[in-house]
Amino acid sequence: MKYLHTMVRVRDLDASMKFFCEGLGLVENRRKDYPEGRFTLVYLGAPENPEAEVELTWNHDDEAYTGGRNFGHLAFAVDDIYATCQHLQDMGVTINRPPRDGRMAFVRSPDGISVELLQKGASLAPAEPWASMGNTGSW
Ligand SMILES: C[C@@H](O)C(=O)SC[C@H](NC(=O)CC[C@H](N)C(=O)O)C(=O)NCC(=O)O
Ligand code: NI
Repeated sequence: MKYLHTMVRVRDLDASMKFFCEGLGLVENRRKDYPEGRFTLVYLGAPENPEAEVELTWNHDDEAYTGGRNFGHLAFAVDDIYATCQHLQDMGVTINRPPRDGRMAFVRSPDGISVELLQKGASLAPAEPWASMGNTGSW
């Protein structure tokens, strides 16, 4: 058994590429257009393990995606969680769960896909009950 990818549907491919690549540092491995199916698939990977991919599915005919409560988040380990969150915030991304503990933060993609950021080397134990939500601008 080999893990391949997690697929998320995105409504604005450019905005999602900016978030996942410029914001989080993922790299495009490949993409394929399916004009007959009116969709595009873009496979992104992290530099350290590019084979574990995020598959962005962009349906050319826009639709609102609802439900999916069973989906939790995508998780990435970062070198410096404060610097990563500051970079994302400078790009206009809301830091939904700031890295007050220096260990864990949560942000959301343009489509509301939850993304967990974990400081490399930090404990992966579940976080204590979340501190109040909201982006105070400082942590
Ligand atoms: C190539 C492989 O990695 C795929 O995931 S293709 C799976 C296929 N995707 C699509 O048809 C994309 C367009 C479609 N309108 C959609 O939004 O899924 C597929 O079977 N998708 C169905 C699914 O539930 O994933
Ligand atoms: Ni797939």
